[in-house]
Order: sequence, then structure tokens, then C-alpha cells
Amino acid sequence: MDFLVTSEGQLVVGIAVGLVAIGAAYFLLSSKKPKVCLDPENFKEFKLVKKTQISHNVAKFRFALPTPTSVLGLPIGQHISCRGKDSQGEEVIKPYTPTTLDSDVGHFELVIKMYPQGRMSHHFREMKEGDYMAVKGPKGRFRYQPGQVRAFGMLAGGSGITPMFQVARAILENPSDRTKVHLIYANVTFDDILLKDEIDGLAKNYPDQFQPPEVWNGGVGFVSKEMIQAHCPPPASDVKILRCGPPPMNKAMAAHLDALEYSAEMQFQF
Ligand SMILES: Cc1cc2nc3c(=O)[nH]c(=O)nc-3n(C[C@H](O)[C@H](O)[C@H](O)COP(=O)(O)OP(=O)(O)OC[C@H]3O[C@@H](n4cnc5c(N)ncnc54)[C@H](O)[C@@H]3O)c2cc1C
Repeated sequence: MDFLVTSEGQLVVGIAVGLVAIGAAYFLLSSKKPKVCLDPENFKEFKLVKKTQISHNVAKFRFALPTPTSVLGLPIGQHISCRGKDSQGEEVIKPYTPTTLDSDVGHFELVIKMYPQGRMSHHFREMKEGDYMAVKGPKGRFRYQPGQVRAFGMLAGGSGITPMFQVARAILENPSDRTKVHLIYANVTFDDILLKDEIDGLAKNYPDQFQPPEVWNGGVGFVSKEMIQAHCPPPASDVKILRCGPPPMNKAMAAHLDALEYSAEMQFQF
């Protein structure tokens, strides 16, 4: 009898200690893992907490995440779908790349260029602080692992800078990632340049790794084959050239890259 009591007692204590240990480990792990907010299947609503006009047609939109430690949960180089209403009240869904990373907790930001006739542009123009935006994601085929290539060339046009900025930021802010980044950024006018201060900041902080446009008025006209040759790393298996711009620019850049003998694996279009 004595033996049984002792044995059961030991058993109970053993299980209790085990459960406490499992519970503590679960608590520690779950409290350390930030809450991911995006859902690839369903739109979720995020509150606009700050709208900052940057120029006559560009604004920065800051959306709150559910808690101050939540992260959006967007892999590097992927984008989200935003749903809104155009000027006729019709539903419209368009892709956008946040300029923030998952290291920015509690919120995410979009830098949006609003076109006079643009359908989703209308929705963003009308949005006021306190309004909610429906967002779904992540979306996109781009996958990035630190050190996956030796160097990226980036060919961006207009708002096509946002995915490039996101990838560049992730690389440059990671001290163990030594990937080089070469950027060519085309705009119709000086005023159209998005994220200029932010790009200048990366150039200042990471001069050995980041080659931005040398001067902001460095060339007039379209991005040429010669510009790509002069500013991007030459074709190699550990090099990738990314492009994101209006469709005619993407088409022209693809033709230039083919002519310069960058293989299909060395090119990616967002
Ligand atoms: C992966 C990805 C990420 C993107 N990220 C961003 C982002 O972070 N910020 C951002 O502002 N945009 C971004 N865009 C562009 C965005 O998805 C929309 O195309 C843009 O906001 C215009 O949509 P709209 O409905 O207002 O215009 P639409 O109704 O599609 O276009 C109406 C008119 O607007 C003008 N217009 C529209 N797009 C362009 C253009 N690119 N160049 C010149 N004129 C144009 C034209 O006059 C056009 O006739 C991204 C696109 C992609 C593919």
C-alpha cells in the first residue's frame, strides 16, 4: 500500500512537472512569435491612422495592425491586394507593396501615387484617418533568401520603385547579407520621384553595398541598353535583374536584357 501511494504520488508529480514545462515552453514560444495579420484567402480590414501628403499626387498611408507587436506577415518582395471603390462606386482591387518590413511592428505603410483618372487612386484620395482598408495577401512569385545572389540590378519606373525599395531595405538592413544592389530609377519628371529621401538615406548609410542613381537628373529619355551596361552587374549565374514599371517600360527592359544576354533565370518582373 505504501509502495502504491508513493508510486502514484511520483507519477502525479512527474506529469504535473511535465505539463508545467510544456505550458511554459508554449507560453514562451507563442509570446515571442509575433502575430501575423495577413490572410491570403480573406480580406481583412486595417485602420488608416495617418495620411501624410508628400507631393500634390503622392501620399504616405500608415495603417495600424491589431496590436503594437503584430506584424503584417509579408515575405520580402511580395505584395498585398487592396480593395476599394472607384468614383462610380464600383469595386476595384489593385496590388501594392508596403515600404515597411516585418521588422516594423504594429503598423504598415503604403506610399501611393494617385492618378487623376485612376480608379483605385480615387479611393486612396478620398480616404481619411479613421477609415478602414480591406487588404488580402501575401501575393507574388518573388522569393528572397539572404545571400541568394551576389548582386541585384533593379530597373524601376514610377511607382515600380516600391517593391525594389522593400527588397533593398531588407538586404541592406541585414548585417549578415552582403548582396550588392544597383538601382536605375526612371521617372517622367523630377517631381514624380517616389521615396527620394528614403533612397538617399540608404545610399548614405550603405555606400559599399548600394549603388543608387548617381545623380537624380542623370539621364533624359528612356532607360537604354547602355545605361543598363554601365550601372548593372554584367550577366552571371549569381546575378539577378529585377524590373517593375509601366507595361511599355517592362517590355522595353526585357528586350534590352535579352540583347545583353541576361538569361531568363537572371531576370525577374514583379
Ligand atoms: C507588384 C506591384 C506593386 C505596386 N505597388 C505600388 C505602390 O506601392 N504604390 C503605388 O502608388 N502603386 C503601386 N503599384 C501600382 C498600382 O497597383 C496601380 O496600378 C496604381 O495605383 C494605379 O491604379 P489606379 O486604379 O488608380 O489606375 P487605373 O484606373 O488602372 O489607371 C487609370 C489611369 O491612370 C493612369 N495610370 C495608372 N497607372 C499608371 C502608371 N503606372 N503610370 C502612368 N500612368 C498611370 C493612366 O492615365 C491610366 O489611364 C504597384 C503595382 C504592382 C504590379
